[in-house]
Amino acid sequence: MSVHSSHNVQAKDCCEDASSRTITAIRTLSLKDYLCPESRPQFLSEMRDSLMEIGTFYIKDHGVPTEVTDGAMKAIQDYFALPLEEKSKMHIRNSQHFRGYKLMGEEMTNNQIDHREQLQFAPEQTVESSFVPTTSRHWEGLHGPNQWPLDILALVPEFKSSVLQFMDQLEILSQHLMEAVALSLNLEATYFRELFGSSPYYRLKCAKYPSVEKADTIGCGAHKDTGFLTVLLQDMVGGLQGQDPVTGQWLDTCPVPETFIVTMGEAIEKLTGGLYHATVHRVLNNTSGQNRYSIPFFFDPSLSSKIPHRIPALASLRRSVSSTSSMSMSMSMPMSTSASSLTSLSDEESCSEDELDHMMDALKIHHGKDDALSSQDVEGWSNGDHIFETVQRCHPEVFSRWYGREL
Ligand SMILES: O=C(O)CCC(=O)C(=O)O
Ligand SMILES: [Fe+2]
Repeated sequence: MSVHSSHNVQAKDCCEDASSRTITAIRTLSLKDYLCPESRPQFLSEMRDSLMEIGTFYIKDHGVPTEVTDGAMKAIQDYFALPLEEKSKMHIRNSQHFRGYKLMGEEMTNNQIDHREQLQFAPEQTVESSFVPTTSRHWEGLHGPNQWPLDILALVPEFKSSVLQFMDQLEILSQHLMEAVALSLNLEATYFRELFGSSPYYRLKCAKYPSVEKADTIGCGAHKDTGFLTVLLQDMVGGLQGQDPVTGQWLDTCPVPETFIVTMGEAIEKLTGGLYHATVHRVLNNTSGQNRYSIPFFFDPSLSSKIPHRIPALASLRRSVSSTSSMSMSMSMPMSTSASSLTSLSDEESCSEDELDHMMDALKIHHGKDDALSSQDVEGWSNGDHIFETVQRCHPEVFSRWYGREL
């Protein structure tokens, strides 16, 4: 038994005024609106509102071809329908790179056993790296091939190509979304691309939630995802819920055809000083009489990246806007040199003064007046270590087999 890598949550943590708002539904945004210069400001404004309110939205017109999403769903349904003996040929414990299958009951979230089977993939690297467990950094062991047992490929011929195509497409979509997240924060479009490096690290988790007779289990316990961005495909069964961080109310993230659900993880929450929420979410037990399938894609920087504790430009923005407004000057953009990168955004991309004020007010709620960056903030943390820590917590059996001292 192991613990789901995402962080468990005991209770909502909030310090905003709950009386002044209600979120009734999770918004739907269109990637087409982002890609069109005329509608981009409206898209960015709605994205910002969604991420400041709850941290989740649906994305439609996302550009991932229907045959690719259908193909991935069908491939994983066919895989999960195989006899246990076949599925176990790609058990996660076979893989030094933490890829493969986990049986029902092998994972828990928030102190409860999750009622699901799952199958994990990550970027395909056909050649084994020269990783040596005793001398290399642990995270270097995350690079490598996925498992593709020939017996399974014989039974599900489209399995490998469907999964690889889906991951390629979701990487493209995620790059667009991270670019939009940067612009919504009044940062350069390339901010995250530079931070992420040339080979972002992602994980694809395919999950099957079998239907249960009695509603006395949970599909997946309440948690926040630990990384940057999650893009999730779900079938039409339902059961996923996100929590309003202010009121604690659970909102159904109902299935909407031809959309993905986009959720921020804890890394974005930390980087933005709490301005954008990492959504607490859970999956209710499935009593629909049919299996539920979902495929979350966790998109993170390359393992060798160093991530600042907070986005330095956001702190500068806050300082410079505070000082301009306190001096009652009417300038459309801050003038400090540390925020100079902000001034090169085009009109469609930069925030209005109202929007900046709104962001600053929210930042003050989370962090008070102390916005000075420590040297640790700037130096940053190792993304590889962070990801390794979460996958190790999630799959201790893989760690002790491949990374223990006694090899
Ligand atoms: O299956 C779902 O809909 C959500 C799964 C999830 O949140 C996770 O695995 O982190
Ligand atoms: Fe999650």
